[in-house]
Amino acid sequence: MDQPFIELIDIHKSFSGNNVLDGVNLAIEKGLVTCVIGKSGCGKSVLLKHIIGLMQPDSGQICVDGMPTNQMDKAQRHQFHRQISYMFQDNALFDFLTVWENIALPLTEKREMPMDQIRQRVKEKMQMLEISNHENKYPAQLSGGIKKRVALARALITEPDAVLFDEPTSGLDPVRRTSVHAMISTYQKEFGFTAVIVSHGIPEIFAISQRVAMLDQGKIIYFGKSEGIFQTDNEIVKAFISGKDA
Ligand SMILES: Nc1ncnc2c1ncn2[C@@H]1O[C@H](COP(=O)(O)OP(=O)(O)OP(=O)(O)O)[C@@H](O)[C@H]1O
Repeated sequence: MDQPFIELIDIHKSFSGNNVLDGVNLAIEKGLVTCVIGKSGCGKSVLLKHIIGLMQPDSGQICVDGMPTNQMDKAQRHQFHRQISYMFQDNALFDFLTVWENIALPLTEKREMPMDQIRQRVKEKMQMLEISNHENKYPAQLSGGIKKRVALARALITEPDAVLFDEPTSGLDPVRRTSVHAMISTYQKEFGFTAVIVSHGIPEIFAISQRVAMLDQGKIIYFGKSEGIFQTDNEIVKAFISGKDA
């Protein structure tokens, strides 16, 4: 394997004696889609929050292109976090902002890009995701599926190298789930960003992922090509993916 883009090495994290991550090792390869599966409450969101820097490990290291984040200076860390976007489980759209304002927010809050360029980028992303006719609406006026597209447009607006998705299809019916997966897959191929997707959508998530990692009892107990997971001998993984122990 080439140098991973993001590597988690022996990550430990506990909350008041609850060992959520208990020696996690995981290599995220550039340009691929890696999905993270595991039982509810096993620590998948905590793992994503470590990658994006919203949480710090008790011990262990996170490396980006081989460089440990705890050895980066402020500017390097800032640069790394600018390369990554995060799409939250609940979309995290601001109710008091319009669709346009929500999508533009990561650019307008930094005040680094001229307004006409921001307008152009937002227009492109809205066209791409077919939400242009919703630009002046507020989140409360949108269906669940459109909200997901707005959240995806916002995650893509900075044209990031990596996008982390925390259950991007939660709360959607099976038809909309498939369409959000297809949308992520289409844009991932088009832009080539590295994707990490936490999902309960088994087995459909495997169709858009090249790698699968399963977290259990604080450790990655399976990591490999998604097509290989059905051949695993690991009884915990087998029971989980067959829905016997979800
Ligand atoms: N900030 C926090 N403080 C204390 N405990 C936390 C915190 N964040 C997460 N936890 C605990 O860590 C554990 C893992 O939570 P996490 O949200 O990562 O699970 P998950 O695998 O994403 O679950 P789900 O699939 O249900 O979304 C839970 O027991 C949760 O209560």
